[in-house]
Amino acid sequence: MNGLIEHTLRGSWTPSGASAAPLSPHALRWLRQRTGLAETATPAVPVSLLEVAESDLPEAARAELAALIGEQQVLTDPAERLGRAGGMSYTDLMRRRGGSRLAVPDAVLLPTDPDLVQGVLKICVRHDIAVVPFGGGTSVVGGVDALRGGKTAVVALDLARLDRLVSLDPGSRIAVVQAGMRAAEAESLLAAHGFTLGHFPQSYERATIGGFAATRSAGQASAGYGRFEDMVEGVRLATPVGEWRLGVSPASAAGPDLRQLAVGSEGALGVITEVALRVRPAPARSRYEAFVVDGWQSGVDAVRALAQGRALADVTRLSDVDEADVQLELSGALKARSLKTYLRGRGIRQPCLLVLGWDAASHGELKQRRAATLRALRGIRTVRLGRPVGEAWRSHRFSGPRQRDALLDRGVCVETLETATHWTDLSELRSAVRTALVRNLQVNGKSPIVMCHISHAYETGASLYFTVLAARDADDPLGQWQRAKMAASDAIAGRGTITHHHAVGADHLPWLEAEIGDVGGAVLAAVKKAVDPTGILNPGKLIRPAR
Ligand SMILES: Cc1cc2nc3c(=O)[nH]c(=O)nc-3n(C[C@H](O)[C@H](O)[C@H](O)COP(=O)(O)OP(=O)(O)OC[C@H]3O[C@@H](n4cnc5c(N)ncnc54)[C@H](O)[C@@H]3O)c2cc1C
Repeated sequence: MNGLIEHTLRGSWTPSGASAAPLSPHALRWLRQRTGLAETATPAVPVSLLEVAESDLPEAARAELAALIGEQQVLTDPAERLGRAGGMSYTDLMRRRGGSRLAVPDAVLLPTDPDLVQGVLKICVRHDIAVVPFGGGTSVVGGVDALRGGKTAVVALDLARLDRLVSLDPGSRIAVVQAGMRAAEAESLLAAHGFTLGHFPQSYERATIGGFAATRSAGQASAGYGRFEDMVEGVRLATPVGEWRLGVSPASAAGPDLRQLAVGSEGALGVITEVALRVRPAPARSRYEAFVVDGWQSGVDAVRALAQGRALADVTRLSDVDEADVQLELSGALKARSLKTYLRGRGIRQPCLLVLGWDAASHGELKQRRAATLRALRGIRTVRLGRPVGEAWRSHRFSGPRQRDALLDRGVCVETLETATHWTDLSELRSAVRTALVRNLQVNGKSPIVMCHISHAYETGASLYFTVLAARDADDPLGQWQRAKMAASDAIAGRGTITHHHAVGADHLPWLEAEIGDVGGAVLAAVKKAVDPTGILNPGKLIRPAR
């Protein structure tokens, strides 16, 4: 059982907020000097001080919903509704810090089984109520914004109570899991049976299996275990026109793979209630190591060599010089200084960090795989930092969101965006996005820090993941980021994907057709019409309203 997440505390990643990963005095000084950050504290606003309009849920609908799923599973009090108002992007968090009004759902529904989800949709169709499927609420693209889309009211359909392991077939290596189960919970249940899913996004502690499927998520070990869509054997979906079950065999030639319509459907085509997952034996051994390469292009060449030589480690992550620098400076002045001196001594001018992590069934397999990776890197000059740095990366790999809380409290504009493109265009696209971000995030003539890493690599190309740290524009914090995001998205459109793994949501919708074409947009709209004729499901996300 998940135990419900305390959504009422969603101004920060954990209830302890900024104190979960406080910034050291050195890190703060360094940030001020680099970005022009002012010496202000901007702590989170208690939810009790945020304004919430009365619920518009019609009483007749509320009574029917309560009769179906239980009085306790229909929540209309402001704290619960606020807790499901939006996701976890910088914009969402700033709104929760009083930056502007939040779109708050009129009620939160917590059905406890898939048939009840189907029943909820029926009632919502009848009363013309918009339904926003809500998993862990970690969307960073406006995927769970409570948009009403012209309907009478809008409810957050929180899947937290669909949290069971339905079945496990060790012979076929398939686990059927209810959609609301959180990743960490799924991993520990699977581990008890000797299996792993191998899906470790940075949002691992909060995000859910249904959310991963709905967004085509990619975890940090995607090079070894694949993206989430590779892990989906089947899905069970509640739609306004009836239940839809997909995936009866490992592969099929029965027309297009309709499972892939459910995967990535972002709550706009149905509510995923169960996912049949392809699981793997839990690794008996694993090893993480770090290397330094000199300069971004050299790092790109290294990762490409690994991808094209089929020698990728399960975790393969290249940080550019800015990201490597920030990681060092935030971890302490002494460490930063001595490592930089050491690397200079080894002739490294532009240190970029390459973290490699392998999982294996035995010591022998681990040795073999590591040797294959290192062989493929032979033509590239690397300096080995060894296991302590690699293992330190692994042990802090979920701490980014905690650090973000501390940065937000100190007045930093901190946000991420991502894309992917082919190897030949990768460095040019990185420069274009960097330029757009730097230009649009300057405050008082001081440039932001724009960092980039590759964490998902393929034979034909790789992802680019940007993180920015800028002094917050106190007069227009939301506008500051929105302008930068728009400029970066314009730079990406037509040259790479608008999103490699964060999904489309509301935020990327204006750029979707540049990627999938008008015909693609029309196909999505037609599928929506077929499964959701009155358009109650997650309005304003993924699919444009009919024009
Ligand atoms: C700090 C941080 C780090 C992140 N790191 C990563 C990362 O490494 N990799 C990555 O891929 N993403 C990452 N994300 C983005 C986010 O975690 C993913 O998109 C994740 O898949 C969302 O899961 P969730 O359960 O929180 O879904 P939610 O945020 O609740 O929902 C996301 C979308 O899916 C829909 N949805 C949710 N559940 C269902 C369901 N059962 N049926 C139908 N639709 C549903 C929602 O309506 C919404 O459109 C990160 C986000 C944050 C805040």
